[in-house]
Amino acid sequence: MSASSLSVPHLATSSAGAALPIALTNVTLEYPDGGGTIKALDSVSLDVAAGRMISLVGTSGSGKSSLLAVAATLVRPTNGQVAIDGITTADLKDADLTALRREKVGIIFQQPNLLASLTAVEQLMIGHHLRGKPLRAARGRAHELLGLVGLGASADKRPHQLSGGQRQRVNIARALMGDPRVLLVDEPTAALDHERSASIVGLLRRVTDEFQVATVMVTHDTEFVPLTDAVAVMRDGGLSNPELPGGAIHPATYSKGLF
Ligand SMILES: Nc1ncnc2c1ncn2[C@@H]1O[C@H](COP(=O)(O)OP(=O)(O)OP(=O)(O)O)[C@@H](O)[C@H]1O
Repeated sequence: MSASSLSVPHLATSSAGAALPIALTNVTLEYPDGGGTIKALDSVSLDVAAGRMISLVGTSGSGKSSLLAVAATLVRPTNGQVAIDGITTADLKDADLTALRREKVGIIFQQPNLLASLTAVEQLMIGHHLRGKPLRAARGRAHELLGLVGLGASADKRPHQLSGGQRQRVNIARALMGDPRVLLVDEPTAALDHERSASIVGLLRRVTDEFQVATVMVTHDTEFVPLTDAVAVMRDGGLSNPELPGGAIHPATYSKGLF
């Protein structure tokens, strides 16, 4: 497959000069496979501006998780460039890459992975605590974010006292604690019923707008795609789109199954 790309630019011209929160350029990722290699990503370019949210869809094995892992700087690409908030990552040492990730990237997996013994507010504060940051400010911020995700009254509850949707809300609030520029979200509704799924995707949309983060959401739930600004369809490690050049499909078209 040849190089493929998707660019989701700013809506407002006033912010057009700012560094892009996330920009992948000609990213290729190969995994060793026996004597040879598997190309999980094949020269993919993707950039998403602040305040924009894209859906990343595609069949199993098409490369969605690989793209998310590379964008999260958890995996270094074999070739190509990943820039977070204008900072190119290829030459960064592991420790600097970790620091950049902590500062700029919020990661939300489908399973919230909350610590059973901690209350909701402590789940948000633990990262600050481990990094030796002052807890007083963190506590205030944690309460604020829990309020924002609709859990103001549940700050002292532990995971077993929360519903699946509420746990996912804690997960989202936790990802926002570091004031990230980028939110990478992997199947956030996989474990939820329809109503809760809708409210979680709606929350991610609101958070994208309010915090002006760039959000990439892997999803199988095409129903919620219209809440996002564009759809990137992955196929065989590339962004494929039979209708438009550049990989973008208008969300409304996608949700009607017209692509
Ligand atoms: N750690 C790995 N080692 C070897 N091959 C891998 C590894 N991770 C993924 N792959 C391969 O890379 C390709 C892309 O996988 P990836 O997990 O990114 O796809 P996906 O679209 O996220 O799939 P799913 O929807 O099933 O999660 C697949 O062929 C997969 O088998």
